[in-house]
Amino acid sequence: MEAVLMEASTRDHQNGGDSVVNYSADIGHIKNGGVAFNMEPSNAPVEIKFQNVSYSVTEGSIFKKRIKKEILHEVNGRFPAGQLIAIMGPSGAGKSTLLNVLSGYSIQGVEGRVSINGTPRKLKAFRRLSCYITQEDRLQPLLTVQENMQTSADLKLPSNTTQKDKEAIIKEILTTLGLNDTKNRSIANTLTRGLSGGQKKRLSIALELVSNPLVMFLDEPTTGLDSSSCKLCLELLKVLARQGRTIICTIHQPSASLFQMFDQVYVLSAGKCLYQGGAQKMLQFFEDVQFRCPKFHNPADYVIELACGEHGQDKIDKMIERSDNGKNVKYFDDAGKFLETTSFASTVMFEDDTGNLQATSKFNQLKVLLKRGYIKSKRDTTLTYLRIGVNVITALMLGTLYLKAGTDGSKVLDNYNLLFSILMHHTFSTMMLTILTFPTEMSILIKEHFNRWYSLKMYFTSITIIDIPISIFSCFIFTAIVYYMTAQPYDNTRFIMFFVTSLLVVFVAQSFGLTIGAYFDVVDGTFLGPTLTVPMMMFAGFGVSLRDLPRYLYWGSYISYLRFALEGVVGAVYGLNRPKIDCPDEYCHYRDPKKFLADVAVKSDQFGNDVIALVLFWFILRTLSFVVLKYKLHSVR
Ligand SMILES: Nc1ncnc2c1ncn2[C@@H]1O[C@H](COP(=O)(O)OP(=O)(O)OP(=O)(O)O)[C@@H](O)[C@H]1O
Repeated sequence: MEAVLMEASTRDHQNGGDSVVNYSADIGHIKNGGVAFNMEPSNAPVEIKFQNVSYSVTEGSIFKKRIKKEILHEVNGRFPAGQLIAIMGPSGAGKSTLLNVLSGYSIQGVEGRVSINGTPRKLKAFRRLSCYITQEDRLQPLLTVQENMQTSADLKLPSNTTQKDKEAIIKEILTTLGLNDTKNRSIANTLTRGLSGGQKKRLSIALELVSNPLVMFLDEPTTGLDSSSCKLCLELLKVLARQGRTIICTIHQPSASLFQMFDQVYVLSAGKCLYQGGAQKMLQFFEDVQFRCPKFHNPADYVIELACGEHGQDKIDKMIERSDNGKNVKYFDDAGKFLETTSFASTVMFEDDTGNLQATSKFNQLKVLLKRGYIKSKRDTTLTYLRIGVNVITALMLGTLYLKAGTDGSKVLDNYNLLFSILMHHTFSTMMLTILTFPTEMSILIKEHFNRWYSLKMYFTSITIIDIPISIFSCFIFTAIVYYMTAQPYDNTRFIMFFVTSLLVVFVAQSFGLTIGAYFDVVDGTFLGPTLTVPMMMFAGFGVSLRDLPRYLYWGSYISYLRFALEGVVGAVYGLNRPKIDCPDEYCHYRDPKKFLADVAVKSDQFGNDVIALVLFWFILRTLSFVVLKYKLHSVR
């Protein structure tokens, strides 16, 4: 890495230390031993220009009047290629908002014009050339650095790239980013050391570098890093910029040494541009507006003080006026030059707005996601091992509590309670696990999906398929233990009916949890999941039998999947013309299963319908969770 950094600084020096870069030398190529990780060589650097860009959101709710709030107010700017650009400003100034608008992450509520090398930005084409690195590192924690990189290469490089080339590209990037020594380390390993904050940040960049983007957007890349990691991170970004990329990052308040590393800064205050131009030219700007930046004072600190209004609103207004809300290009290091250099490039690659966003076929996306899902399942202590453990322990506890209750005519009601407890176990354990774990996965999904790793359909198909074997295994173990410990009728048909019903409950509950987890955060989901399950328990016929349910509430039994599940398991145990049960006492009220079935209003010949109803619930909830997920991905933008 040092060699690369030195190479960059030498080049910088050759350029007189200013920001004019010889693009053609490097664009699209980081070479090592003849291996280039650019699959589609390009000599078209990207200049982003934006004019009169406003961004507004609508605030309020159904109970409150909805009002439009404007966050960016007709800002203008120009981000030339080959430069490391900082969007600065106090908290709440609109830095992330501007980054989101320019990257195409925010699409609703945006007004104004964004152009790429002089032509209006075509979003699909632009997204193919750019990437977005979020502030928090959304990495797959159970995978090693190498596995994360392999997944990225398998998804982001064209399918005809050989494994040998992929390995060379990965090695090249990891070496450049100083991550080669950590390649076999898990991101968050509790036993050995995971990755440090700086390493995670570099890995986030490495994952996106695989497709060699021409534009990189980074939201607060230095947040949470110590000063030397911050410096290393910015040095790396500068190298990438020098190779011809346009690197735009938001930064809160850089130290003087970090501030000097930026080629260009864009200062925002309350959604308006105070200054745009070279980092080195900011002092000249202060002189021009007759502000006195105290001697030995970091200009970055001073400009933030001004932007916060510490020196008065009149100074803010004066700066906005001077910068013409971003239109003034006087303070660019290469004010005249860059306008010519960026009118050069072929615009073809920026115009192709057709076709898929992803680099590989749907089949390949599914294959890679299944492989990644398999590795994760093998290592996941919560979703795999805890889940199996809980099923075994709960089954043993229920088995002990209701030992041999199935063949005891005096314990038919106890046995009925057991059947209901089994359904509750399947419902809550599966649903809650999904509600609690999916929001973490959701944040990774948002990032990877926006960066075009895969389509939502393929992601959804993969998580559906991956969960099936583990659901079958844990449900089978649970059913086998409980069924035989509690001495339910030893009959293959009944056992299969019992198992199939239980498994369908697992699938339905999981889809229900996914629908909630896809929309709500952990807190709301944890509250809503059980709360919405209670009415379904009520309408299942437990506690109040279906026969005694008031007529005006009977509709509820049709929307409760637990009603069909209870009918299924009760039918499996007491249906199929089961003969009278042995009675250890003088009198057993429910010795005759038919009498019991009549009293709980369960029809024993409905198994086929119960299965169809449960499959329908599964299908509907699964479809609903997909729709919610799609909506959520759209609504966050
Ligand atoms: N979806 C939204 N709904 C309502 N207000 C929003 C929304 N998004 C942003 N804002 C508001 O817009 C302003 C700018 O937000 P933004 O996140 O861009 O600021 P920032 O400069 O990046 O701040 P920070 O440095 O603290 O991250 C803030 O006041 C924020 O509350």
